[in-house]
Amino acid sequence: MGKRKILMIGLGLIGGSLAKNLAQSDKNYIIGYDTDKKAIDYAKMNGIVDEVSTSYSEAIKQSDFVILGTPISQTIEIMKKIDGVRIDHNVIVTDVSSVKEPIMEAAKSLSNHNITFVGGHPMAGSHKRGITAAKGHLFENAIFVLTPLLNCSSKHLESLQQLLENTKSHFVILHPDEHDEMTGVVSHFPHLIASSLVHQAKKWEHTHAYLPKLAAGGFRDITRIASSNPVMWQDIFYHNRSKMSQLLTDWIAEMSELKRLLENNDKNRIISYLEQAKEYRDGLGKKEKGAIPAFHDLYVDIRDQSGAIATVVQLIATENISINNIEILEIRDGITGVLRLSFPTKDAQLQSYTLLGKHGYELMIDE
Ligand SMILES: NC(=O)C1=CN([C@@H]2O[C@H](COP(=O)(O)OP(=O)(O)OC[C@H]3O[C@@H](n4cnc5c(N)ncnc54)[C@H](O)[C@@H]3O)[C@@H](O)[C@H]2O)C=CC1
Ligand SMILES: O=C(O)C(=O)Cc1ccc(O)cc1
Repeated sequence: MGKRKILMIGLGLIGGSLAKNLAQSDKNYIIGYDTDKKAIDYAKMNGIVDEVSTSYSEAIKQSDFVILGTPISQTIEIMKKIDGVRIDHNVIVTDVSSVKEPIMEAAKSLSNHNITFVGGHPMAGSHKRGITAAKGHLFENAIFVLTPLLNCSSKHLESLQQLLENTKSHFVILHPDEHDEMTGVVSHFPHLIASSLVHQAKKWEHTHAYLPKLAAGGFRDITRIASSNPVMWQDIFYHNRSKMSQLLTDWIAEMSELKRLLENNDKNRIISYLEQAKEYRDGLGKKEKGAIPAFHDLYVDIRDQSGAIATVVQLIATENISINNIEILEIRDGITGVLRLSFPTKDAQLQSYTLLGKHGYELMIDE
C-alpha cells in the first residue's frame, strides 16, 4: 500500500506540531504549504515535511488528506478556494480552528463532491506561535474535538481518526454550537478576563510603582494565558462573538451582584459563593473521562538554588516514573519555591510522594 499523502496548509504552532507528529510514521508523506517562507524553510530543513508546495490548489490534487492549520479567517477563505479545485478522488479535509460554527457553516456550503470536510480542534497549545515552538507530542492526552457534518460517513470519520491516532489524543465528537459554547466558557472567555485583570493592574501601577513586585503566584496563575498570541485571540473572539457577548452579559450581572454582597457585607453569601467555587474547582481534573484530562499533582517545596529542580526530576527518572507536566509555581531569590509535578496515574503520584519523602522533601498532595 502506498503512503498516505497529507497536505498541511499553515505550518505554525499547531500545524507544525501536527506535521511533526505525523512525520513520525513512515506511512505518511507530508506536503507543506505556508505563506511564510521562513516557516516552510524551517519545516523542510528539520524534516517536518517531505515536500514543499507553492500552490495548495495543485498539491490537493495529489493528496488524500488536507489539514488546515491556519488562523480561522484564513481557513474559511482557503476552504472556499479548494472547493473550486477539480479533484478526481475523495479528499478528507480537516482544520484545527478554536471556533467551530463558522467553519462548519463554510463546510455546509462546499459543493465539491470529492471533498469530505470534518471539523477538528486539538485542545492543547501554548502561549507561543510559529513552527519553531511546534512539538510532536503537544496533543498527547489532550482532547481532540471532531465536528463531522451530519451526512459524514463513518468510514471517512474513521480514516481521519486513524490518521491522527499517533497524536495519542482523545477524540470527542461534538456539535459545533455545543463546542463553541463550552470552549467559550472554559477557554475563550477566561482569556478575555485574564487580559482585563492585567490591564487593571497596569492602570494601578501609575499610582503604585511597587505593584508588580507584589504580583504574587495567584496573579501570575490567573493571568498566565494573557501572554498568548493577541492576533489569534482576536480572531477567536470575533468568530465566537455572540457567545462571548452573552458570557460578558452574564459576567457583568454576576459582578454587580457580588458588588452588592460586598457593600452589604453579606458574609454568609460571600463565604458560600467562595465555597461553591472551591468545591467545583477542586473537583476539576478528578474525572477520568472528562473534557479536562485528569492529572495527579504533587507539590514539592524546593529551595531557590541551582540544580534543585534537576535533582527532583532526576530522582523520579531513576525510578522510571513518567511525569506529564512540571510547573514552577513561585520562586524568588532565597525563598522556597514550589514545584508542581503532574503524573498520569495515582500510582505514579504516590510512588513519587514516597520516594521524595524519603529524600527529605516537604510535599503536598492536593485532593
Ligand atoms: N495556539 C494555540 O494554542 C491553539 C490554536 N488553535 C488554532 O490553530 C490555528 C493556528 O494557530 P497557531 O498554530 O497557534 O498559529 P501560528 O501563528 O503559530 O500559525 C499559523 C500559520 O499559518 C500561516 N498562514 C497564515 N495565513 C495563511 C494562508 N493564507 N495560507 C497558508 N498559511 C497561512 C502562518 O504563516 C503561520 O505559519 C488557529 O485557527 C487557532 O484557533 C487550536 C488549538 C490551540
Ligand atoms: O489552555 C488554554 O486555553 C490555552 O492557552 C491553549 C489553547 C488555546 C487555544 C485553543 O483553542 C485550545 C487550547
